Amino acid sequence: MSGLRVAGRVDERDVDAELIVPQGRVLAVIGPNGAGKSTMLQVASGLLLPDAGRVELDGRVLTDVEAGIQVPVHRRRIGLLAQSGLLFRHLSVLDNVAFGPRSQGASRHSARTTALEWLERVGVAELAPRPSRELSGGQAQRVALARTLAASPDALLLDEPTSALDVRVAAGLRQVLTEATRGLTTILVSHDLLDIVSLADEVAVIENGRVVEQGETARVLGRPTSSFAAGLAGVNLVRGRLDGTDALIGEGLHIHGIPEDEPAGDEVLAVIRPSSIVVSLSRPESSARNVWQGQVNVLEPLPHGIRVRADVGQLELAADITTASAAELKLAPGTRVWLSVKAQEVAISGVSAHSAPSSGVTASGA
Ligand SMILES: Nc1ncnc2c1ncn2[C@@H]1O[C@H](COP(=O)(O)OP(=O)(O)OP(=O)(O)O)[C@@H](O)[C@H]1O
Repeated sequence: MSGLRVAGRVDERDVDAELIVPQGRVLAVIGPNGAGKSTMLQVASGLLLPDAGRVELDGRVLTDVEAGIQVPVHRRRIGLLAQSGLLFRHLSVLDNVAFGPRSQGASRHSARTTALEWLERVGVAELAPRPSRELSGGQAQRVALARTLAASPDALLLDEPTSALDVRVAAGLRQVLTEATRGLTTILVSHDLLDIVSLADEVAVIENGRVVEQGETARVLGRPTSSFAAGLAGVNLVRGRLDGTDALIGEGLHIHGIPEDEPAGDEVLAVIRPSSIVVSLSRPESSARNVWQGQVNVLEPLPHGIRVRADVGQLELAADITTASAAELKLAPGTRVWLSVKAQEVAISGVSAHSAPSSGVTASGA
């Protein structure tokens, strides 16, 4: 196959997952802490031999446990950039980046030329003569990226590449990464929504060592079927049974929505954006088909408003309102409220084979 396939079972860590990245695409792997994301990167890079599994890159078998194959890390042609890329502190920036081509047999001159080209591409050519121990975090991360790419890997693994950097520096690196990953088969592990939306073509969600959801980035974040993806995307995800064209939740609570596809089974998911829910103190006289009575559970500040988390039956729904409406409504935990949302604002979809949302009903959050 063309691209990267990483299948691994690591019993001690209760991880058993398979990631497939088509050639030239970027797959983001997301999931809660301890879910197994780094473990899968370790299996891909050859740092960890799984109990069972196989790693294949563009048709080359890099790991095959049954056949006793484990190609060593430096021969896999897979580049790894971690949270804070480690550099050789005693070498200059240029020599750090020239290290890869040099160890692949390039002459000193040609390795340095390649290194300089990469430093230019990541925007830090002027740092070439500097000792690498003098770099700031953001500079060091760009140099580490140049070093990884100068070894001309066939695939790239990015492990939380921007998480150690402050917001502005992270934004600059993200831009460089967008360029660098174009056309390069890449797995990105990140908790950062901006990394994911700007870099990833597809997203896989790992929970408890298993892939529970995978698909195009826009689909996974727009219509998530796992609690984790819903939480990351900041939407309400409600699981129920199909009743006509609506979702039926628990004790007779109907959610009227628009079915997105032909649900295969009875089980469906409704996705509701917090900003599409209207909060009022008395029953609204709108034409919205979903009108529920609830009670404010907690209020959270947002950059441009307030997120109201309210209990509706056994659900907790998040609704985002402006600061002005919050002041007008004088909401507090315990306030009885009405929540309303138009059916057109509710996407109802079937539960696919890859989705196993946790038994709860709602996941939401910034
Ligand atoms: N070196 C190790 N030895 C044994 N168990 C480990 C080791 N590293 C991780 N684990 C365990 O394996 C499981 C998966 O961990 P992993 O680091 O892959 O998760 P993760 O999704 O990358 O988490 P995070 O987002 O916190 O980095 C966890 O239960 C973890 O405690």
